[in-house]
Formats: sequence, structure tokens, C-alpha cells
Amino acid sequence: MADLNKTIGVLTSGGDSPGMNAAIRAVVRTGIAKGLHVVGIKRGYNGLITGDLLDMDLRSVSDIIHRGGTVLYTARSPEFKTEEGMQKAIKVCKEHNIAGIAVIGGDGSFRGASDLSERGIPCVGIPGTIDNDISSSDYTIGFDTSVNTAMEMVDRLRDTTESHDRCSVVEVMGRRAGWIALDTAIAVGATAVLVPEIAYDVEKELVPRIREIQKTGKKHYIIIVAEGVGHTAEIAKLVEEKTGIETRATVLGHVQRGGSPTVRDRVVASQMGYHAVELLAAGIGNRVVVMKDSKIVDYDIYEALKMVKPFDKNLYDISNTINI
Ligand SMILES: Nc1ncnc2c1ncn2[C@@H]1O[C@H](COP(=O)(O)OP(=O)(O)OP(=O)(O)O)[C@@H](O)[C@H]1O
Ligand SMILES: O=P(O)(O)OC[C@H]1O[C@](O)(CO)[C@@H](O)[C@@H]1O
Ligand SMILES: [Mg+2]
Repeated sequence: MADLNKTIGVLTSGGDSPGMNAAIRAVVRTGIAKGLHVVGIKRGYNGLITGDLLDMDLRSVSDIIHRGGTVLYTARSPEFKTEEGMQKAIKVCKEHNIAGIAVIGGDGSFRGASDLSERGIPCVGIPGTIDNDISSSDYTIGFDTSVNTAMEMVDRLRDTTESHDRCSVVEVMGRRAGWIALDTAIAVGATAVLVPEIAYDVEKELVPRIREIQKTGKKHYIIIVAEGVGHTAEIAKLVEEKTGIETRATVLGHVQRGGSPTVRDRVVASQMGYHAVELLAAGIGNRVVVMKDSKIVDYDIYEALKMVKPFDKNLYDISNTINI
């Protein structure tokens, strides 16, 4: 039964990702379809602490499905991690009769969602991060757009790298995870990919690999380095010193977090937003919506946060076998 007196909130938190807007749109429209009142909470948990809320209607999410970023803005809120900040947030929820919140963000945001659920405000997490590093989910909203952007940028770099017989060492995002690096490496045919999950010695492994490949007549090289590995400039310097190949370092940076979301990100965001509201409308909280074996399902947040997503060693091996 529709409950016109029931209010749910939606917020985006942590780093933004393309497709967050599509998820907000799905939450708002599903909520309204179920007869709920929906409020947007601005700048993540900061908006919950300060009461920066806005009423959402069908038209307030028009014209956003194709836009990157988040119309609700996002933030990292150190205050929310304190008991005092948490209590302020709970007070705002009570004042506005908020019976549940869809939290679109990464693992940190889910910890906040779990803390709030524990204190009586049911929250449902939706994985939104370009890093694809939510252990419980095979996929996170924004990843596909991000790797497509990285691929396009490296394709451009390849033109100039090839023309000059050079090596390009390219750093892609992924503070603690190598998923963006791995998919990008496969897609651009990178000679090597360095990720935080797998130890790889530049001097003892990368340099000999390039030397071996040099013997086959190859003259230009792309090396992808995940941000979590770091030292991109030093890696480039070492490669140049040890191989004699002129080498440049490029850090792609935040361009990977912007831009119009791909079909995949828009579709998954819409599915996940819908699923989250089905739970909230039923008064169910402390859940995360995830993709498992191509299906949208939900897990208990505590259980989800404990899960481990093994790195795709098989894809890593494929990259090393065919990208020579
Ligand atoms: N342990 C925690 N307890 C309560 N709240 C937390 C906790 N960790 C993070 N948060 C809240 O969630 C916000 C976002 O967390 P974080 O900066 O880790 O980003 P994220 O959601 O993991 O996204 P991403 O890593 O993709 O940028 C924090 O600023 C804080 O307000
Ligand atoms: O917005 P900031 O603080 O620069 O965050 C950068 C980090 O955010 C992420 O893009 C995840 O959202 C990481 O890959 C990156 O390290
Ligand atoms: Mg995170």
C-alpha cells in the first residue's frame, strides 16, 4: 500500500561517478510511483548534518540521466564519523520524518549507512564509484564510463607514442584497486599493467620484459599503472634509463571521473535505484544493492563489508600473454 506520509531520502557520498544521476533519478521516480515523499540530501552526509534537503518531484530529476557528476553534489564528511555528527544527522532525520535513505557511494559511505541503520534510520547502499572496488558487488556504477574514458585517452597517447618510438607510462585511477588499470590495459593492448593487488618488480620484471619484446621489433610501448601503485614518474625514469627507450609519464587523473555515463552505467544505475526503493518502501534497511552474476540482489551491509572480491588474475594473465 502506498504511504503518502512516508518520506525517504537520497544522497550521494564519497567520490562522484558517472551514473550517480541516473541512480538518483531512479530512486526519486520509483519512490513517487510507490506513493512516497522523496527528499534529496545535498553533499552527502554533510547535508544530513546541516539539514540541507530539498523536496524532489518527477521533474526535479528531468534531463539528468545523461549527465556525469551528481546533481545532489557529494562530499567526504569527517564530522559524520563522530558520534556528535551522527546524532545531528539522526535529529535531522527525525525532524523531517525520514523513514529511510538510499546512499549512493563507496565502501566508506556504506559504513556510514550501516551506522545510521544501527541507530534506527534504515539505509540501503547503492554502489557508486569508478573504482569497482566494492567487494560485495561484481560491478559499481561509473566503472564502465571511466574505463571507456581511460581507453580513449590512451588511444590518443598511443598515436604520439608510436610516432616517436617512445614508451608511455600511464597512471589511471584506483586508489586501492587495479580494476580500472586491468580493463584499460586489455582494451589498449598495454605491454604491462601494474596493480596494487599483484606485486611486480619494475627492474627485475618490467625492464627484462620490454627488452625481450624489443627483440621482436616492437618500438613503442604503453605501460598502465594503477594510482594505488604510485611512483609513476619514477617508473618512467627507470624504464628510460634501463631500456634506452625515450619514456614519458602521463597521469590521467580526474577526467576519468567525469563525462556522460555509458549505456551500462545508466541501465545498472536505474536497476539498482529501483531495487533500493523497493526495500526502503517495505521498511527494510541495512542492506546494499549489488550485482551478482549479472543479477541485481541485496545483502546485509555488515556481511557485504566483510566480503572479499578476488582480483581477476585470469584476466591479468591474459593481458600478459597477448599484449606483447
Ligand atoms: N567508518 C565510517 N563510519 C561512518 N561513516 C563513515 C565511515 N567511513 C566513511 N564514512 C562516511 O562516508 C563518507 C565517504 O567515505 P569515503 O570517503 O571512504 O568514500 P567512499 O564512499 O568509499 O567512496 P570512494 O572511495 O569511491 O570515493 C565519509 O566522508 C564519511 O562521512
Ligand atoms: O576526489 P579525490 O579526493 O581526489 O579522490 C580521488 C580518488 O577517488 C577515486 O576516484 C574513487 O572515487 C579514486 O580512484 C581516487 O583515488
Ligand atoms: Mg572507498
